Amino acid sequence: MKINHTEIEIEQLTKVLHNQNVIDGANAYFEGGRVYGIQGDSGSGKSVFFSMLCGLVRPTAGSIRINQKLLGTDIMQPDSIGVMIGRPAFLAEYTGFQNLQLLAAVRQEISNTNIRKMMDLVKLGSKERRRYGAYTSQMRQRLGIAAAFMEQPEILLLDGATSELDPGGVDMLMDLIRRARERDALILLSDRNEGFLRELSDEIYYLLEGKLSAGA
Ligand SMILES: Nc1ncnc2c1ncn2[C@@H]1O[C@H](COP(=O)(O)OP(=O)(O)OP(=O)(O)O)[C@@H](O)[C@H]1O
Repeated sequence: MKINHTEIEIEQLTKVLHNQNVIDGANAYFEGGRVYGIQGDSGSGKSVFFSMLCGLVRPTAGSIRINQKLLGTDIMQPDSIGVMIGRPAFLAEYTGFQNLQLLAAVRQEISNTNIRKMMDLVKLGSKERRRYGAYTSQMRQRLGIAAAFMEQPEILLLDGATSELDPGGVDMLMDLIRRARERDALILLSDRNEGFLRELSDEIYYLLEGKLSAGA
């Protein structure tokens, strides 16, 4: 699928929760074909920041423009996005494949063959008959990754995507991210695995006391 050059413009983005400026006047410009790493201590607001970018949480003030469209006004969520924030959640009684089929039915952009290819890429192809409820935590994480990447979205938000993965799984994820960057996807990462974050990121941003600043 050909995608246009994607851009996200953030101006004076602020989120107040319980009288605390979790995000405090953040400004940034992100574009397709690049990987951005967001670093910050636990509780610094990375998940809140990502949740605002995908339209799940409304900002208290400021704006997010995705391809010049104002999020929350012109569009309620980005048109083409793959997201991992927190633990994956799927239907326990369905197999991994059936869960992906359900998600794919929303946009009807990818075939069962492509879903199977994605299952193979994340090394779940041989477990096709196992229901999600019987998955290990690593398999759950791999299915979450498959769901985020399968439609080749323009934007990928991956918050803690390496958790539960073994080293082979981390390599697999790195490969998927690099391939997404090659097809001009815009990728935002936050991860406790600092090596992973530094190795992949073209630019690093830091979140400290609500302030977002560009790093080296
Ligand atoms: N729904 C909510 N209601 C109230 N406060 C919240 C809510 N979600 C997050 N917070 C608070 O916002 C702050 C930032 O939380 P957030 O989960 O974004 O941090 P994080 O950087 O993603 O942390 P971690 O690395 O541990 O995942 C924390 O003080 C948290 O308690």
